[in-house]
Amino acid sequence: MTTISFSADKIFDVVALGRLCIDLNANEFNRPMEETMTFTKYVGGSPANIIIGLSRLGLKTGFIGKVADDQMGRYIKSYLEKENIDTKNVVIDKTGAVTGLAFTEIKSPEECSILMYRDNVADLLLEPLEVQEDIIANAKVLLISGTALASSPSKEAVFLALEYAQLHDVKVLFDLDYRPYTWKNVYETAVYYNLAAEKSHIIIGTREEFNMMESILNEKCSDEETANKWFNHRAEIVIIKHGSKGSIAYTPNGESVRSGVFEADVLKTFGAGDSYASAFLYRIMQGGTIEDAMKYGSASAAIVISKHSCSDAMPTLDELEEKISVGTYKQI
Ligand SMILES: Nc1ncnc2c1ncn2[C@@H]1O[C@H](COP(=O)(O)OP(=O)(O)O)[C@@H](O)[C@H]1O
Ligand SMILES: O=C(O)C[C@@H](O)[C@H](O)C(=O)COP(=O)(O)O
Repeated sequence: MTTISFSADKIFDVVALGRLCIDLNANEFNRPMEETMTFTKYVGGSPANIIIGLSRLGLKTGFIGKVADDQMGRYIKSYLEKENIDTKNVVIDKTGAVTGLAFTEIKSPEECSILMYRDNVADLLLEPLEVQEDIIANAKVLLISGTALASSPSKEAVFLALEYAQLHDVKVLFDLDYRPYTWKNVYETAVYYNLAAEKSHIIIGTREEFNMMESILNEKCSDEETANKWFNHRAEIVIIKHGSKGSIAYTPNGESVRSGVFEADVLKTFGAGDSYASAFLYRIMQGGTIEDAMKYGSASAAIVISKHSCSDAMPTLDELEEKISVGTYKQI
């Protein structure tokens, strides 16, 4: 029964670094974007969604990022504050950069896509010197997302944050969060992803995301082979997600745990990964076993995919535990 240990006596449980954006989710379902006329605005961006989920579950959280100096940037910052997330390291851009937008298309519960507007976005302008070492030093976990590696100076800011994490005994969770349109080519992407994964303790991604990381050496790895590569570095848990077929977690001692999924009344599929990551991390930080934490992650995902938003739909602990006790969990 594997558990994972975290430093005690830190001010923050989890600090996330990366993009803070706006989701514009289609109000009209089961139709293509061309025919969608209205959208509802939410705070979005994978690390933002995950940290909101963690804060709702009661953890002490903070964010390291950069927002546009406009109405959208102010909306994002005040939403984080309302959710009890520390924003003292959320920097306001002064170059005229804009807020990234993600329009979502809900063609059917199984057929969802995202149309992203990410030219000159503020989140990718976070400078290394803007990352406050003391925030990371005072956290048990640093959460990073792959999209922040897509360009400079944000990429260097992530790697400096990883150095601070190593220096101050902070565990790193790397959510791969691969968004192809943010990147120039797969070689650049895979090189930086692999460098960040070497410095991470918990790595979570879909099979497709790991395939991207392996593609430059023409590797075709099984889930187990994929996971084993990272145990030569710092990894203590590697999770490979398979959508509605659940996920598999691996540990360095050769243990593997396959999770089931909770039955869900699916409205849209996006948000599954972010809610899964937040509830998984919450439970593992409470001393739960991997199996237990995967159940929490799966339950949170089932809740969020049945609702309209990602961030705003993140469950409280009561809602999550209710789902775990009354929901139907299908072992796969
Ligand atoms: N259709 C579904 N029904 C129930 N649970 C789901 C469904 N799709 C995804 N999930 C849950 O969400 C988790 C993450 O989903 P996945 O699609 O693999 O991630 P991502 O959103 O990052 O692509 C899965 O491991 C599973 O627990
Ligand atoms: O990450 C984004 O910028 C968009 C998200 O806010 C979004 O809604 C989404 O795609 C969630 O991703 P997932 O949890 O990996 O499905």
